[in-house]
Amino acid sequence: MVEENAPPKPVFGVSKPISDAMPEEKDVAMTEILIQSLQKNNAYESRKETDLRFEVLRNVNRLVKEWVRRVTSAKFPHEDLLTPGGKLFTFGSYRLGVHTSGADIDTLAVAPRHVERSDFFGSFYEMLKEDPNVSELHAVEDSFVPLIKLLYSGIDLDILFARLALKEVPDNQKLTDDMLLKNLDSASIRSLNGCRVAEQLLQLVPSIKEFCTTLRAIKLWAKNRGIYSNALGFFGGITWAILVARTCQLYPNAVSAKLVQKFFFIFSSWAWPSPVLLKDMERNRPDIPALLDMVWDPRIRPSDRYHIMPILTPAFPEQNSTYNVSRSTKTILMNELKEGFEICKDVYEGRGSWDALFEEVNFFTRYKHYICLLMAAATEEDKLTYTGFLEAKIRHLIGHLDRNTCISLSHINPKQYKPLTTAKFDVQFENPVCTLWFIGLEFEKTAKSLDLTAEIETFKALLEQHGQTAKGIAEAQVKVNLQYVKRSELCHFISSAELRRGRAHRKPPKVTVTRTASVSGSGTGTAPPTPTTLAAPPPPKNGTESCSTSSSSTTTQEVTNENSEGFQENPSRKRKSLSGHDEPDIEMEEPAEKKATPAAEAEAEPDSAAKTNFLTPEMAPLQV
Ligand SMILES: Nc1ncnc2c1ncn2[C@@H]1O[C@H](COP(=O)(O)OP(=O)(O)OP(=O)(O)O)[C@@H](O)[C@H]1O
Ligand SMILES: [Mg+2]
Ligand SMILES: [Mg+2]
Repeated sequence: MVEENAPPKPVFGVSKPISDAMPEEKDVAMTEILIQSLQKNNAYESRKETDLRFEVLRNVNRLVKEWVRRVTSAKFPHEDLLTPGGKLFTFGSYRLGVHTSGADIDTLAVAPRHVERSDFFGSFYEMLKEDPNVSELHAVEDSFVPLIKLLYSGIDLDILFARLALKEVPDNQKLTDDMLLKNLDSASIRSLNGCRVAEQLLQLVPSIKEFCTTLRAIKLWAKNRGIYSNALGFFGGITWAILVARTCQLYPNAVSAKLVQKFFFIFSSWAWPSPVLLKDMERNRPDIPALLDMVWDPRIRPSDRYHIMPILTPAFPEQNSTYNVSRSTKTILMNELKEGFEICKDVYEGRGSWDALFEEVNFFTRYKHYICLLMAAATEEDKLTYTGFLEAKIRHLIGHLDRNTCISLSHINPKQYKPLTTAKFDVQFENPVCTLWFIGLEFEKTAKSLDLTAEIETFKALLEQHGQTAKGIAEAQVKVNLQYVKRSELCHFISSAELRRGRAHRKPPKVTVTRTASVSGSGTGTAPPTPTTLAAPPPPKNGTESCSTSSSSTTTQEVTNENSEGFQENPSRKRKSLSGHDEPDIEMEEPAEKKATPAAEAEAEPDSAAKTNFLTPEMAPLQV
């Protein structure tokens, strides 16, 4: 009798798992405690909010169908197109089941071929405008992925649009087939991408339940560390999701507590710029050659070689989700990942709790020097129109600051603040609607004084230039104002409650990222900085120092480096890192699997060139 063979276990990802060990009792118990900590930290929404979201989606789906029906009968009054359909899909954190209270719902309105994008921004927009449940409605027509943003019954909603090359879009329409992309306009392809990526992600993880809990934990941690924003050069929701999915693939049987720990282990030692992939990239697509141009490929597209932490979306055409990452944001991300790993080690060894991982870190304890960016809009509507535009440009300012050789780090805080007063800014409107951002600055030890006028003026010129061509931006009455502020003067700008939130930052061992060879001079127009020998004072316990009563910031952006940055550095003992480069000595876990199994080799260089056979020496991106 032939013995029936058990079906082979599916392999998730581009390499074998590092460990397929089943969870131990301790891991299960730690996961329970992790979930309790997530609940305590409001990582889950209430039942009431879940029901409201459901209702909102039902209503908007109905609106989409009604709109498609109206457009159809207007365009074909005599034809018997009875079922043009139309459907609302969800994607992003809502689709993955990891959204928190207050998060947006990302949706995609899919219509048949006779419904144009101009109808979406025309008649559909008008329908929304007339709906009494809709507020804060605004179209973002000119962005890379055009969309309509609104609140529906108070729920934040993004609606994208895709026009399929089909006569009808029935209720059971799927978006997974690559051939659907053929003959579509590029905005529709980009808009479909979010849904296709979400579907793929859920297919590519061994356990959706463990993936979701782990991702919730990582997102909460990232938000409270101020490193959650794609637009500002950190990672957005999709990037964190891909990284967590990769961890799940490498430990397919692990439960969430273990996965959180492994997440930090893997990505704090990743051999960047090797790309993170969830599946093999499709190399030969003769059927849709035009789309191959959209696939991330540093061999073909020189600009892809500048991506310093490539993390690729898993649906064709695969794209890098982190093209905004800069030298500064990479340093900040890596420092946080390393600190996260240390905290997880403490939690697992009984020296700390999960709450320590999720604790908010007070941004204003990180630096002594700041640039304060004020956006003053004449009306709420101008503010809504301009905020996204401005936020997408801030990374250019960070880029200019990064290129200044006197600045070792420029750190944009993703959080937006309401200013206490606008007296210190040249605002020009009566009752302006104001938003503040802060950029923390760390200077090179050798820097003595520097003038940031050039960087600030270049940034303002860029806003001016790009604002002229972006729809709705030129008409918006908005004033942008930047100035240098010392930590001791922050109290003049934001409330003391904001200044005291969270715990004080603990300075990590220094990680340096080498500058690219192509970076040009700083353009600051000052003499080369001379060394300073001032000793660093200890960090404040919590919040910031007491507020200085001296006259506040200058308008010339003249900065003096009293002592580079307020904190004592740890002695940086060097050792060889897993990626073969010299890196500061942080204690790395020696995984049990590493000693015993051949799969452990994979851990030494996760997703490395050898394994994925993707980055050969000839095509390796420029080392940065
Ligand atoms: N840089 C990007 N590259 C590729 N896709 C992106 C990028 N930014 C956003 N997206 C797509 O848009 C979706 C929604 O983005 P969004 O910023 O709302 O994040 P999210 O994953 O929904 O998390 P959040 O809970 O913060 O809303 C992402 O899940 C992704 O599919
Ligand atoms: Mg979202
Ligand atoms: Mg969104």
